[in-house]
Amino acid sequence: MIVLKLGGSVITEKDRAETLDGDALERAADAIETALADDEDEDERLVIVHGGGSFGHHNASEHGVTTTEGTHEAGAVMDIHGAMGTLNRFVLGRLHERDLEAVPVHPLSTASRDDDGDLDLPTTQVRTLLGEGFVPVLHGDVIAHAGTGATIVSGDELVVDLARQLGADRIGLCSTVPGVLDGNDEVIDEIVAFEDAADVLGESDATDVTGGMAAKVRALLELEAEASIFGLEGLEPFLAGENPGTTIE
Ligand SMILES: Nc1ncnc2c1ncn2[C@@H]1O[C@H](COP(=O)(O)OP(=O)(O)OP(=O)(O)O)[C@@H](O)[C@H]1O
Ligand SMILES: C=C(C)CCOP(=O)(O)O
Repeated sequence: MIVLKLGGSVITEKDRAETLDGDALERAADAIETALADDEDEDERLVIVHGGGSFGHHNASEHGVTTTEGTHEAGAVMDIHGAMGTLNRFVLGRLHERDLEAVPVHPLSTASRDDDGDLDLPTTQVRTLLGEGFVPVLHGDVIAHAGTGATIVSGDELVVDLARQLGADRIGLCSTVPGVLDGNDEVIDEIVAFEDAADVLGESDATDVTGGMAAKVRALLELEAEASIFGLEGLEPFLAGENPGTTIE
């Protein structure tokens, strides 16, 4: 089973509000189509999660909503969730054009945080969809948060939680960079401890309320299974079983 995140930074123009990177999304959809077409036994199970990029982070930032700072305004929730829903329809549309049986799972309707901020993400529907041959497509979203109103859940958090609950064999984060970069902009092949890369790990260059690369690495290190962070050129190799970019273990 594979859990794959399509980073918002790769499928959107992250610096321009609500702007899709249509070419990048087409390339990602092509790679996914190829991988599933090569799966002759049709037994590969794939869950896709996408991030926000310029759909969601800008809205969240305007309303002052982060993973810990919440809102009690329905208008803010609708605005952030609406932007993510728009991007989700673009992603689904590109997958449907390739005859992939992709269906949305919206975290706002299923997930929540307790008053410690811990995520509760029900997965029965994801498991059932997978068992029936669908490709569930989740996305970073705004969700109920006990005592805080509603806060952001990042696609990265969803990936980590899904991977743990579903026992994923492979976890891939496709982003706008070819991997985690060192001080000379070279890809770091392997990270086994946060300290290995702490000096070079930063936030996102663009508007991002969920923590950029540092948060990604920290979250992936908590997983038992190994995970890969790679760019668009790494997506097809990753889906074919290779380890492009940076491996986090
Ligand atoms: N050492 C590093 N190596 C690579 N990227 C880094 C590093 N430090 C900070 N970054 C930033 O992290 C960004 C990737 O994180 P970001 O959260 O924007 O990606 P994403 O998950 O693809 O997008 P989104 O969060 O919108 O879904 C890069 O574009 C870069 O700006
Ligand atoms: C609603 C938002 C901002 C989604 C955030 O998801 P991410 O891009 O994976 O961090």
